[in-house]
Amino acid sequence: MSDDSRPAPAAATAQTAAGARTAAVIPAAGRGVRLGPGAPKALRTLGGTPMLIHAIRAMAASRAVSLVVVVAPPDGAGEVKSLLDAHALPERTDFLVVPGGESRQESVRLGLQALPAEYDTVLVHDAARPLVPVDTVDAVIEAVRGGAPAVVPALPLADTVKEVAPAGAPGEPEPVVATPERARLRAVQTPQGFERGVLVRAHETVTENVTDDAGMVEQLGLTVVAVPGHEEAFKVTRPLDLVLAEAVLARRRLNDGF
Ligand SMILES: Nc1ccn([C@@H]2O[C@H](COP(=O)(O)OP(=O)(O)OP(=O)(O)O)[C@@H](O)[C@H]2O)c(=O)n1
Ligand SMILES: C[C@](O)(CO)[C@H](O)COP(=O)(O)O
Repeated sequence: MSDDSRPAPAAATAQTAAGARTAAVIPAAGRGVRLGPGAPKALRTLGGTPMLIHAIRAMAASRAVSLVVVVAPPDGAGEVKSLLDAHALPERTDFLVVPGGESRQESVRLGLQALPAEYDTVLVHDAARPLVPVDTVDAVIEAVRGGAPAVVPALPLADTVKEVAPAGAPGEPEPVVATPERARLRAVQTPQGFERGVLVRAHETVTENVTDDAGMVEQLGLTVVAVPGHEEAFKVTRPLDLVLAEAVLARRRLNDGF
């Protein structure tokens, strides 16, 4: 049975509060340099299906998400639209495709600009995190609906982290300058969830490059809260991540009887 003849993912538990509408913006315009040569990362396949389609299905699996905005590679919006047409996606979800920019930050901003006015809660989710479970998506949405302006899914770290100073010369060892207390550190994932107005303000205000959207909200002086992330929400960044993602997907298919 081909992947695309399977039904859309099971319905999620988050209930849509009266009048509240949630959209997910998926930045998918990156090249995937760290993954190695090939097609743009979001278009590379996992279990025979483009990573982007997995990520879209993961967002649309939440019953609270009624719109997904895909931010395509700058010259690839047509290809992404064709991809969406060619794959089974939930009918209750609307989709928009817009061209992205030079950085993740710019791509997210372009996605936000395309959002219709009625959406008051926004998720931002990397196309490169194709396997995030729906319970994680719903936990983020519920925390935003519960009053948090910005929410990140996050996990404790397994490794001890060191802060280093630059090496004296290329190839020389880097001096370690600090060991932050590991119990207080978290590895942050996506989807990150926001009150729409807060995220828009962050993108209008912060000009330097920041690696995640919640970091921009922190710069506004607003509180960001963390909810439990999930180990299967890892980001496909390097070749080994792709091996792990294929293994997770194969195990899911075995468990689901496909
Ligand atoms: N100009 C960019 C750069 C990144 N992204 C998206 O941001 C997410 C997280 O970025 P990352 O994993 O770093 O992807 P790449 O930038 O593609 O990876 P690399 O740095 O290895 O090239 C990905 O879904 C990626 O497509 C984007 O929309 N626009
Ligand atoms: C947003 C993010 O996935 C949170 O961990 C991460 O910061 C993206 O970083 P990247 O270097 O652009 O992959």
